[in-house]
Amino acid sequence: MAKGYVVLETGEVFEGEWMGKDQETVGEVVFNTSMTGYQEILTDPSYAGQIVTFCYPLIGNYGINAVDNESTKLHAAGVIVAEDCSEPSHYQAQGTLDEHLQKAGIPGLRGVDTRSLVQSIRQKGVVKGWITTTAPDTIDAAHLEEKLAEAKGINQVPNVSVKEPTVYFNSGKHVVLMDFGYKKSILDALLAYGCKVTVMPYNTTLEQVKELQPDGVLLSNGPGDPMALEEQFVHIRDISAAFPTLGICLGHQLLALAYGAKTEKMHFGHRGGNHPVKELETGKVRMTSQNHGYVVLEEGIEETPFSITYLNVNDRTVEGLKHKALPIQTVQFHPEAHPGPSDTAYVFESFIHAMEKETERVGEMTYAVM
Ligand SMILES: NC(=O)CC[C@H](N)C(=O)O
Repeated sequence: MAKGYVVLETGEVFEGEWMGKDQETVGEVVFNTSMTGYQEILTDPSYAGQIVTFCYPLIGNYGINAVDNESTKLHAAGVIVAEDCSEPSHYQAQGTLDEHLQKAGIPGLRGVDTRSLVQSIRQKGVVKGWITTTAPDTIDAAHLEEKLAEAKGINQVPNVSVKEPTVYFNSGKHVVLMDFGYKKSILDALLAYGCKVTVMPYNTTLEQVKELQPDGVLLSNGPGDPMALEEQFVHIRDISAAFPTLGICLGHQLLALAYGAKTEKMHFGHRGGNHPVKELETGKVRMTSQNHGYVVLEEGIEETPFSITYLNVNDRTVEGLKHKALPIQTVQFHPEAHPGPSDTAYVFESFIHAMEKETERVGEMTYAVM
Protein backbone atom coordinates (compact mmCIF):
# COMPACT_ATOMS: atom_id res chain seq x y z
CA MET A 1 0.00 0.00 0.00
CA ALA A 2 1.28 3.45 -0.93
CA LYS A 3 2.73 5.64 1.75
CA GLY A 4 1.02 8.94 2.40
CA TYR A 5 1.66 11.94 4.62
CA VAL A 6 -0.28 14.66 6.28
CA VAL A 7 1.81 17.81 6.25
CA LEU A 8 0.59 20.43 8.71
CA GLU A 9 0.79 24.20 8.35
CA THR A 10 3.31 24.10 11.22
CA GLY A 11 5.64 21.97 9.06
CA GLU A 12 5.03 18.81 11.10
CA VAL A 13 4.62 15.60 9.12
CA PHE A 14 2.71 12.44 10.09
CA GLU A 15 3.11 9.32 8.02
CA GLY A 16 0.52 6.70 7.16
CA GLU A 17 -0.80 4.43 4.44
CA TRP A 18 -3.07 5.75 1.75
CA MET A 19 -6.75 4.80 1.80
CA GLY A 20 -9.84 5.96 -0.07
CA LYS A 21 -9.65 8.00 -3.25
CA ASP A 22 -6.26 8.29 -4.91
CA GLN A 23 -6.23 12.08 -4.84
CA GLU A 24 -4.55 14.68 -2.64
CA THR A 25 -6.55 16.95 -0.37
CA VAL A 26 -6.15 20.04 1.80
CA GLY A 27 -8.30 21.29 4.65
CA GLU A 28 -8.43 22.27 8.29
CA VAL A 29 -7.29 19.29 10.37
CA VAL A 30 -9.72 18.68 13.25
CA PHE A 31 -10.20 15.74 15.60
CA ASN A 32 -13.27 13.94 16.89
CA THR A 33 -13.21 11.89 20.10
CA SER A 34 -16.34 9.78 19.44
CA MET A 35 -15.80 6.02 19.74
CA THR A 36 -18.45 5.28 17.09
CA GLY A 37 -20.45 7.27 14.57
CA TYR A 38 -17.81 7.73 11.87
CA GLN A 39 -20.44 7.46 9.12
CA GLU A 40 -22.62 10.16 10.67
CA ILE A 41 -19.56 12.38 11.22
CA LEU A 42 -18.29 12.06 7.65
CA THR A 43 -21.76 12.79 6.20
CA ASP A 44 -22.42 15.77 8.51
CA PRO A 45 -22.27 18.89 6.27
CA SER A 46 -20.72 20.85 9.19
CA TYR A 47 -17.41 19.11 8.36
CA ALA A 48 -17.35 20.40 4.76
CA GLY A 49 -13.77 21.22 3.85
CA GLN A 50 -12.23 19.72 7.01
CA ILE A 51 -9.89 16.74 7.41
CA VAL A 52 -11.26 14.64 10.26
CA THR A 53 -8.84 12.78 12.53
CA PHE A 54 -10.52 10.07 14.59
CA CYS A 55 -9.09 9.74 18.10
CA TYR A 56 -10.61 6.32 18.68
CA PRO A 57 -7.94 3.82 17.62
CA LEU A 58 -10.13 1.48 15.52
CA ILE A 59 -12.47 2.91 12.90
CA GLY A 60 -14.60 1.07 10.35
CA ASN A 61 -15.29 -2.05 12.46
CA TYR A 62 -19.04 -2.07 11.78
CA GLY A 63 -18.70 -0.95 8.14
CA ILE A 64 -20.84 1.52 6.25
CA ASN A 65 -24.60 1.02 6.07
CA ALA A 66 -27.62 2.48 4.31
CA VAL A 67 -29.22 4.06 7.38
CA ASP A 68 -26.64 6.21 9.20
CA ASN A 69 -26.12 8.96 6.63
CA GLU A 70 -26.68 12.50 7.89
CA SER A 71 -26.91 13.82 4.33
CA THR A 72 -26.68 12.51 0.79
CA LYS A 73 -22.88 12.63 0.55
CA LEU A 74 -19.60 12.63 2.44
CA HIS A 75 -18.62 16.20 3.24
CA ALA A 76 -15.27 15.85 5.00
CA ALA A 77 -12.29 16.70 2.79
CA GLY A 78 -10.19 13.85 4.17
CA VAL A 79 -9.99 11.20 6.88
CA ILE A 80 -7.15 10.19 9.21
CA VAL A 81 -7.32 7.03 11.34
CA ALA A 82 -4.95 4.93 13.42
CA GLU A 83 -6.36 1.53 12.42
CA ASP A 84 -8.96 0.98 9.73
CA CYS A 85 -10.90 -2.28 9.88
CA SER A 86 -10.96 -4.02 6.50
CA GLU A 87 -13.37 -6.79 7.57
CA PRO A 88 -16.32 -5.10 9.23
CA SER A 89 -18.87 -7.15 11.12
CA HIS A 90 -22.42 -5.86 11.37
CA TYR A 91 -25.70 -7.16 10.00
CA GLN A 92 -26.40 -3.84 8.25
CA ALA A 93 -22.90 -3.35 6.82
CA GLN A 94 -22.83 -2.88 3.07
CA GLY A 95 -19.12 -2.22 2.61
CA THR A 96 -15.93 -0.98 4.21
CA LEU A 97 -14.94 2.56 5.06
CA ASP A 98 -12.10 2.35 2.54
CA GLU A 99 -14.47 1.33 -0.29
CA HIS A 100 -16.88 4.05 0.70
CA LEU A 101 -14.17 6.71 0.66
CA GLN A 102 -13.07 5.54 -2.78
CA LYS A 103 -16.62 5.73 -4.14
CA ALA A 104 -17.21 9.12 -2.53
CA GLY A 105 -13.94 10.51 -3.89
CA ILE A 106 -12.47 11.24 -0.44
CA PRO A 107 -8.84 10.43 0.39
CA GLY A 108 -7.58 9.24 3.75
CA LEU A 109 -4.66 7.91 5.71
CA ARG A 110 -4.57 4.87 7.98
CA GLY A 111 -1.82 3.76 10.31
CA VAL A 112 -1.17 7.32 11.47
CA ASP A 113 0.05 8.06 15.00
CA THR A 114 -3.21 9.86 15.72
CA ARG A 115 -2.34 10.35 19.41
CA SER A 116 0.66 12.53 18.51
CA LEU A 117 -1.28 14.31 15.78
CA VAL A 118 -4.12 15.13 18.19
CA GLN A 119 -1.65 16.21 20.88
CA SER A 120 -0.07 18.58 18.39
CA ILE A 121 -3.47 20.06 17.43
CA ARG A 122 -4.37 20.43 21.11
CA GLN A 123 -1.12 22.30 21.79
CA LYS A 124 -0.93 24.46 18.70
CA GLY A 125 -4.60 24.73 17.78
CA VAL A 126 -6.33 23.61 14.59
CA VAL A 127 -4.18 24.15 11.52
CA LYS A 128 -4.54 23.43 7.85
CA GLY A 129 -3.04 20.24 6.51
CA TRP A 130 -2.23 18.61 3.19
CA ILE A 131 -2.68 14.87 2.62
CA THR A 132 -0.17 13.94 -0.04
CA THR A 133 2.20 11.26 -1.39
CA THR A 134 4.90 13.88 -2.03
CA ALA A 135 8.01 12.99 -0.03
CA PRO A 136 8.07 15.51 2.85
CA ASP A 137 11.80 16.26 2.46
CA THR A 138 11.08 17.66 -1.01
CA ILE A 139 8.45 20.13 0.24
CA ASP A 140 9.66 23.63 1.04
CA ALA A 141 7.72 26.32 2.92
CA ALA A 142 6.61 28.14 -0.24
CA HIS A 143 5.27 24.91 -1.81
CA LEU A 144 3.37 24.06 1.38
CA GLU A 145 1.90 27.54 1.60
CA GLU A 146 0.78 27.38 -2.03
CA LYS A 147 -0.90 24.00 -1.45
CA LEU A 148 -2.66 25.02 1.75
CA ALA A 149 -4.05 28.09 -0.01
CA GLU A 150 -6.19 25.63 -2.00
CA ALA A 151 -8.16 24.74 1.16
CA LYS A 152 -11.81 25.64 0.84
CA GLY A 153 -12.80 28.91 2.50
CA ILE A 154 -14.76 29.51 5.66
CA ASN A 155 -18.10 29.94 3.89
CA GLN A 156 -19.25 26.55 2.67
CA VAL A 157 -22.91 27.15 3.54
CA PRO A 158 -24.07 28.18 0.01
CA ASN A 159 -22.56 24.92 -1.31
CA VAL A 160 -24.32 22.63 1.16
CA SER A 161 -27.71 24.36 1.56
CA VAL A 162 -30.75 23.29 -0.50
CA LYS A 163 -31.44 25.49 -3.52
CA GLU A 164 -35.21 24.91 -3.54
CA PRO A 165 -37.73 24.42 -0.72
CA THR A 166 -38.50 20.79 0.14
CA VAL A 167 -41.64 19.86 2.06
CA TYR A 168 -42.06 16.84 4.37
CA PHE A 169 -45.78 16.49 5.01
CA ASN A 170 -47.15 15.58 8.40
CA SER A 171 -50.12 16.57 10.54
CA GLY A 172 -48.48 18.48 13.40
CA LYS A 173 -46.81 21.87 13.81
CA HIS A 174 -45.31 23.35 10.67
CA VAL A 175 -41.60 24.10 11.03
CA VAL A 176 -39.41 25.97 8.56
CA LEU A 177 -35.98 24.36 8.76
CA MET A 178 -33.46 26.97 7.56
CA ASP A 179 -30.78 24.88 5.95
CA PHE A 180 -27.22 25.98 6.67
CA GLY A 181 -26.12 22.35 6.17
CA TYR A 182 -28.68 20.47 8.24
CA LYS A 183 -28.16 16.98 9.58
CA LYS A 184 -30.89 14.52 8.64
CA SER A 185 -31.32 13.64 12.33
CA ILE A 186 -32.66 17.15 12.98
CA LEU A 187 -35.31 16.63 10.30
CA ASP A 188 -36.00 13.13 11.68
CA ALA A 189 -36.45 14.51 15.21
CA LEU A 190 -39.02 17.05 13.98
CA LEU A 191 -40.85 14.42 11.93
CA ALA A 192 -40.89 12.08 14.93
CA TYR A 193 -42.76 14.81 16.82
CA GLY A 194 -45.32 14.85 13.99
CA CYS A 195 -44.14 18.17 12.55
CA LYS A 196 -44.63 19.13 8.94
CA VAL A 197 -41.23 20.45 7.83
CA THR A 198 -40.34 22.81 5.00
CA VAL A 199 -36.59 22.88 4.40
CA MET A 200 -35.64 26.32 3.06
CA PRO A 201 -32.37 27.72 1.64
CA TYR A 202 -30.03 29.44 4.11
CA ASN A 203 -30.72 32.91 2.66
CA THR A 204 -34.51 32.86 3.06
CA THR A 205 -36.07 36.18 4.08
CA LEU A 206 -38.87 36.99 6.53
CA GLU A 207 -41.32 37.57 3.64
CA GLN A 208 -40.61 34.12 2.22
CA VAL A 209 -41.02 32.50 5.63
CA LYS A 210 -44.27 34.38 6.27
CA GLU A 211 -45.76 33.08 3.01
CA LEU A 212 -45.38 29.55 4.38
CA GLN A 213 -47.25 30.45 7.59
CA PRO A 214 -45.18 28.16 9.79
CA ASP A 215 -45.62 27.65 13.54
CA GLY A 216 -41.88 27.89 14.15
CA VAL A 217 -38.43 28.15 12.62
CA LEU A 218 -35.35 26.02 13.24
CA LEU A 219 -31.91 27.31 12.23
CA SER A 220 -29.69 24.33 11.52
CA ASN A 221 -26.07 23.41 12.06
CA GLY A 222 -23.60 24.08 9.27
CA PRO A 223 -19.96 24.49 8.25
CA GLY A 224 -17.53 27.38 8.60
CA ASP A 225 -17.29 30.69 10.42
CA PRO A 226 -20.70 32.14 11.37
CA MET A 227 -19.33 35.65 10.64
CA ALA A 228 -19.08 34.65 6.98
CA LEU A 229 -22.90 34.91 6.90
CA GLU A 230 -23.04 38.48 8.17
CA GLU A 231 -25.41 39.65 5.43
CA GLN A 232 -28.00 37.16 6.73
CA PHE A 233 -28.01 38.52 10.30
CA VAL A 234 -30.75 41.08 9.63
CA HIS A 235 -33.02 38.41 8.09
CA ILE A 236 -32.29 36.00 10.92
CA ARG A 237 -33.19 38.66 13.45
CA ASP A 238 -36.45 39.51 11.66
CA ILE A 239 -37.47 35.85 11.26
CA SER A 240 -36.68 34.91 14.85
CA ALA A 241 -38.62 37.93 16.15
CA ALA A 242 -41.71 36.77 14.24
CA PHE A 243 -41.81 33.01 15.05
CA PRO A 244 -40.85 30.66 17.90
CA THR A 245 -37.27 29.79 17.00
CA LEU A 246 -34.72 27.11 17.84
CA GLY A 247 -31.08 27.44 16.80
CA ILE A 248 -28.72 24.45 16.79
CA CYS A 249 -24.92 24.85 16.64
CA LEU A 250 -24.29 27.22 13.68
CA GLY A 251 -27.94 28.28 14.11
CA HIS A 252 -27.19 29.16 17.75
CA GLN A 253 -24.12 31.17 16.75
CA LEU A 254 -26.03 33.04 14.02
CA LEU A 255 -28.88 33.97 16.34
CA ALA A 256 -26.43 35.21 18.96
CA LEU A 257 -24.60 37.32 16.37
CA ALA A 258 -27.85 38.63 14.91
CA TYR A 259 -28.72 40.10 18.31
CA GLY A 260 -25.31 41.66 18.92
CA ALA A 261 -23.26 38.95 20.63
CA LYS A 262 -19.73 38.06 19.47
CA THR A 263 -18.15 34.78 18.40
CA GLU A 264 -14.54 33.64 18.23
CA LYS A 265 -12.64 30.68 16.90
CA MET A 266 -11.70 28.17 19.57
CA HIS A 267 -8.20 26.76 19.98
CA PHE A 268 -9.20 23.29 18.78
CA GLY A 269 -12.99 23.14 19.14
CA HIS A 270 -15.36 20.57 20.63
CA ARG A 271 -15.94 17.47 18.53
CA GLY A 272 -17.11 14.32 20.23
CA GLY A 273 -19.91 12.46 21.95
CA ASN A 274 -19.25 13.15 25.63
CA HIS A 275 -19.15 16.89 26.22
CA PRO A 276 -20.75 17.69 29.59
CA VAL A 277 -22.94 20.79 29.71
CA LYS A 278 -24.57 22.31 32.78
CA GLU A 279 -28.14 23.57 32.59
CA LEU A 280 -27.97 26.69 34.76
CA GLU A 281 -31.65 26.71 35.78
CA THR A 282 -31.53 23.22 37.32
CA GLY A 283 -27.82 22.65 37.91
CA LYS A 284 -28.13 19.37 36.00
CA VAL A 285 -25.21 18.19 33.89
CA ARG A 286 -25.93 16.36 30.68
CA MET A 287 -23.72 14.60 28.16
CA THR A 288 -23.93 16.04 24.68
CA SER A 289 -22.84 15.43 21.15
CA GLN A 290 -20.76 18.31 19.78
CA ASN A 291 -19.03 19.47 16.64
CA HIS A 292 -17.96 23.08 16.52
CA GLY A 293 -14.87 25.21 16.11
CA TYR A 294 -16.42 28.61 16.90
CA VAL A 295 -18.11 29.72 20.09
CA VAL A 296 -20.35 32.53 21.33
CA LEU A 297 -18.47 34.75 23.78
CA GLU A 298 -19.94 35.08 27.27
CA GLU A 299 -18.58 38.61 27.43
CA GLY A 300 -21.14 40.93 25.88
CA ILE A 301 -24.17 38.64 26.32
CA GLU A 302 -25.56 41.02 28.95
CA GLU A 303 -25.87 43.71 26.28
CA THR A 304 -28.08 41.39 24.20
CA PRO A 305 -31.67 40.33 24.99
CA PHE A 306 -30.39 36.80 25.77
CA SER A 307 -29.55 35.01 28.97
CA ILE A 308 -27.22 32.01 29.15
CA THR A 309 -28.98 28.67 29.70
CA TYR A 310 -26.08 26.18 29.46
CA LEU A 311 -22.34 26.28 30.08
CA ASN A 312 -19.73 23.71 29.09
CA VAL A 313 -18.44 21.98 32.23
CA ASN A 314 -14.88 21.54 30.87
CA ASP A 315 -14.13 25.07 29.73
CA ARG A 316 -17.18 27.15 30.81
CA THR A 317 -17.94 28.23 27.24
CA VAL A 318 -21.50 29.25 26.31
CA GLU A 319 -23.62 26.24 25.32
CA GLY A 320 -27.11 27.72 25.11
CA LEU A 321 -29.13 30.92 25.15
CA LYS A 322 -32.69 32.01 25.78
CA HIS A 323 -34.28 35.28 24.70
CA LYS A 324 -35.66 37.16 27.71
CA ALA A 325 -38.95 38.17 26.04
CA LEU A 326 -39.40 36.16 22.84
CA PRO A 327 -39.71 32.37 22.36
CA ILE A 328 -36.16 31.97 21.01
CA GLN A 329 -33.86 29.27 22.36
CA THR A 330 -30.50 28.12 21.11
CA VAL A 331 -28.06 25.31 21.84
CA GLN A 332 -24.44 24.96 20.81
CA PHE A 333 -24.60 21.17 21.28
CA HIS A 334 -26.55 18.69 19.16
CA PRO A 335 -29.83 17.54 20.78
CA GLU A 336 -30.45 15.31 17.74
CA ALA A 337 -27.28 13.32 18.68
CA HIS A 338 -26.21 10.97 15.83
CA PRO A 339 -23.58 10.29 16.81
CA GLY A 340 -23.65 10.62 20.58
CA PRO A 341 -26.03 10.59 23.51
CA SER A 342 -29.66 11.71 23.23
CA ASP A 343 -29.82 13.07 26.81
CA THR A 344 -30.84 16.49 25.46
CA ALA A 345 -33.52 15.34 22.98
CA TYR A 346 -36.00 17.20 25.21
CA VAL A 347 -34.81 20.44 23.52
CA PHE A 348 -37.06 19.52 20.57
CA GLU A 349 -39.98 18.96 22.97
CA SER A 350 -39.40 22.37 24.46
CA PHE A 351 -39.45 23.88 20.94
CA ILE A 352 -42.76 22.09 20.18
CA HIS A 353 -44.10 23.42 23.47
CA ALA A 354 -43.04 26.98 22.53
CA MET A 355 -44.93 26.65 19.22
CA GLU A 356 -48.04 25.35 21.03
CA LYS A 357 -47.93 28.23 23.50
CA GLU A 358 -47.65 30.71 20.65
CA THR A 359 -50.68 29.15 18.90
CA GLU A 360 -52.64 29.47 22.17
CA ARG A 361 -51.52 33.08 22.65
CA VAL A 362 -52.51 34.09 19.12
CA GLY A 363 -55.82 32.19 19.53
CA GLU A 364 -56.60 34.09 22.74
CA MET A 365 -55.79 37.42 21.07
CA THR A 366 -58.16 36.58 18.19
CA TYR A 367 -60.87 35.61 20.69
CA ALA A 368 -60.40 38.88 22.61
CA VAL A 369 -60.82 40.91 19.40
CA MET A 370 -64.03 39.08 18.38
N1 LIG B 1 -21.98 21.83 13.73
C1 LIG B 1 -22.04 23.12 13.48
O1 LIG B 1 -23.09 23.69 13.20
C2 LIG B 1 -20.73 23.86 13.47
C3 LIG B 1 -20.88 25.35 13.52
C4 LIG B 1 -19.64 26.10 13.06
N2 LIG B 1 -19.31 25.77 11.71
C5 LIG B 1 -18.47 25.83 13.99
O2 LIG B 1 -17.56 25.10 13.61
O3 LIG B 1 -18.46 26.31 15.09
